[in-house]
Parts: sequence; structure tokens; C-alpha cells
Amino acid sequence: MIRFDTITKKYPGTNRPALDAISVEVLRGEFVFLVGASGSGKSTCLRLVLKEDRPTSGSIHVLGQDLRSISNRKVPYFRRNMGVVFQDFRLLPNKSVFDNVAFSLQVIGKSRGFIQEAVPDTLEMVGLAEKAQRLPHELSGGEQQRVAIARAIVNKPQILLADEPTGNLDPTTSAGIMALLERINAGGTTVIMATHEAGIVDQMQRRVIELVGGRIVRDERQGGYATAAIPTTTAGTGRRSAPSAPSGTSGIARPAAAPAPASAFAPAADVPASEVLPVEHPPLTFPAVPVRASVPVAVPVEAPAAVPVAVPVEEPTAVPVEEPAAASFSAAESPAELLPRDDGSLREANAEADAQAEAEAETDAVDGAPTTDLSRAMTRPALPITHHDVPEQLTLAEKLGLRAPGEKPDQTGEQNVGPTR
Ligand SMILES: Nc1ncnc2c1ncn2[C@@H]1O[C@H](COP(=O)(O)OP(=O)(O)OP(=O)(O)O)[C@@H](O)[C@H]1O
Repeated sequence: MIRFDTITKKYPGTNRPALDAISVEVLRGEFVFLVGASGSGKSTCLRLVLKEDRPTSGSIHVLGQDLRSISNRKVPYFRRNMGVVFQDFRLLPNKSVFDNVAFSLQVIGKSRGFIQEAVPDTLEMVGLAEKAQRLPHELSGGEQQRVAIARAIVNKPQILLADEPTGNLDPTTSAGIMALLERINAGGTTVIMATHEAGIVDQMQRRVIELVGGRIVRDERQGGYATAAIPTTTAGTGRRSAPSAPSGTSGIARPAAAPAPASAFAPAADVPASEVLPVEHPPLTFPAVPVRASVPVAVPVEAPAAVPVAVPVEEPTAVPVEEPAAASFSAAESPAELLPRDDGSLREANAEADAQAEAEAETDAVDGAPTTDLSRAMTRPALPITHHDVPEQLTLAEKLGLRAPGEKPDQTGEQNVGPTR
């Protein structure tokens, strides 16, 4: 589903690579924690998966596609297969909960009828059916994050990327969010979550990929947070972390086929069990999450100072019901927040990818990607393809990956937010 082949990412003006020849594969339906100290490369990984940036060397395949083959104009369609959740929620402050979730469907041209059905269903799933008309500032942090998750999954993405989704939440609220992410994963969505939170990682016992200074030092199925750099006894269990061999350049780290562990998190108190994803999985029976002392990650490297890479803007969501995998992206309205950190490489990447794409037959490679059970039941809409370069002025929806550059505007009243540079 996602494969990194010897990926190195070096940002301009830096001496050390943010990612240093990493190879790893994530399979369909996995729940993967990406852990590591600040600056270890977690957000960079997520950005590369989203094709927000390109690697300096190596190749990335997502949903069966080599990302280099996706032309700039096809990136929005590619991203509709993914949902993204951020630490800081990135809700539209002047829109209601309903409208925040609906926004991502409106900009990809969903019908009013579709939206009227999909949004309430999704809000019910995240336990916010009663608060659909509230504004974000009238919600708690946990509720705001659930709105952001609803927005990320309303289009039923195949992949959900979560960058520190519990970073701003207290432990109890975080447990509710984790329970929700577990349910989403149980519905077939592949989840990759970057986090520093030892308690959550230890509790979940899912696959853990640990980065230190841009290298994978551990790839452990059902791991905990304890760092491979200094193996530590996990509080309460007496279990010691068992670091596997670093994958580094020695080949692709592939997960062993193993059943996902049972849910570690009870559903959020205010989310009835009946309001979860319509999938067959055992009921969540775990007790409230015991919050353990964090095990600090020792980073015995001269990692550069952390740069909080707010995986720039594109907040996806995904395709609801009869649609093919499609994520929609939504985010804050502030233009400043919408501007990806642009080091120029993305533009180069796009130019390169465009050139490549022009040389190839005009096929929508995303359509050729393997589908999940979810997407199989859906039909892909006819997507308009434009044949011109990316305009300097990108609209909000274009920046968010919701609509291809140049595609006909929609009814959402979005504003132009200027060039990305
Ligand atoms: N646009 C950029 N330009 C230059 N350096 C960058 C850029 N983005 C990230 N970096 C550097 O790349 C390295 C990895 O950063 P990244 O944000 O991926 O780490 P992280 O593990 O996600 O950190 P955190 O947990 O603090 O979010 C860091 O050294 C960071 O300073």
C-alpha cells in the first residue's frame, strides 16, 4: 500500500538528511505508529506519502503508484485516497461542525443530497451528531479533533495519516481519539500515526516504526514506545522493547503477517458503541486507558533542532459511500496556514512529474491502483482533466488537494489564497 525504497530527503540548506536511505513497506489495513524524537523525520515521511514534497533520492509507491508518475494536476485526485489529521485540528473557525465536514465534499462536487446523508452519518460515527451546528470554538479540544477526523474520513479514504493527533489533548480525551482511530482502522483504513506519546503506543501494541536522525532503528510488530536506542522496560508489563534490525539500506522492512491485536482503547465515553463504523469487528471492551509514564526517546544523534513541520495544509478527507477512494482536504482558512513550506523542490517535482506524465499515455494512474474492499463497492466519478500548467494563483480547494488546478470552481465560496511561494 505504501512503500519507501531507499528514500533520502535532504532539505535545501541543511547538512544532514531529514531521512537517510530508509526503506519500509506498510500493508493495507495496518495501524502503524511512527515514533521518534522531535526532528527525527516523522512529519517528513508523512509529507512524502502525501506528495507534498519529493524525496531527494529513492522511490515511493502509494496505492500501487510510483509518486513520480503522478502529474501535478493529478495530485488532488491522488490525495482523495487519503485523509489527514493534524495536532492542531485546523478547522475552519467560522463554519459549523457540519459545514467543516461538508466543506471537503462540496469542493469535490458532491451533491447536496449526498452531503446531507454522508455528513450526519460521519458525525454520528465520531459522536458529534448532537453538535453539528456548533462552531469549533464552542467545542472541547477532543471534540474539535473528532470533527477533524470526521472531515478526514467522510470520503472513506484508504489511508489515514495522523500527525500527532493527540498532541494537544489530555490523556482521557486522547484515549477517545485513539478508540476512534482504532475503529476507523477496523473498517479497513490503513492508519499511520506519528506520535511522541508513549502511553498510547504502549497501550495499542501495534506496529511501531522508530526513527532516529532520519533512519529507521526499529520496526516492530506490536511494539511499544521504548526506544531502540536505549531499550527500556515498559512500565507495568516488565516487557522490554525488542528492537529489530534497523532496516536502513539493507532492504525493505516488511511487516510480518500477523493479526491486529484487540482494541486497546475503550470508545469515547460519549460515543455509543452503535455509532461506530459499520464494520464487523469485535466490540471494544477495554477499560479506560491507563496512562503510563512516558519513556523518553533517547536520540543519540546530532539531530538538528526540531522544526514543527505542520504537514502543510492539505487536510484530506475521503470519499463517502458510493464513491471511489477519495480523500478531500480541508484546513484552516488563514492563508498563512495554508501555505506549504515551499523549498522549491515540490515545484521541481511537479515539473518533472508533469513532463513524465506528458510522455506517458493519458491515463489516470490512481484509477489503476488496487482498491480496498471499501473502494471496490464504489464507483469513481468522471474526473475532469485539464491540460494546462498549474496557475500561479491557486484556490483554497486546489491547495487543499480537493480540486485539480484549473478545474471549474464550485459553490463553496472559497477564496483565492495566492501562490504557494
Ligand atoms: N522545510 C524544511 N526545511 C529545512 N529543514 C527541514 C524542513 N522540514 C523539516 N526539516 C528538518 O528535517 C528534519 C526532520 O523534520 P521532521 O519535521 O520530519 O521531524 P519530526 O520527527 O516530524 O519532528 P517533530 O516531532 O518535532 O514534528 C529536522 O531536522 C527538521 O529540522
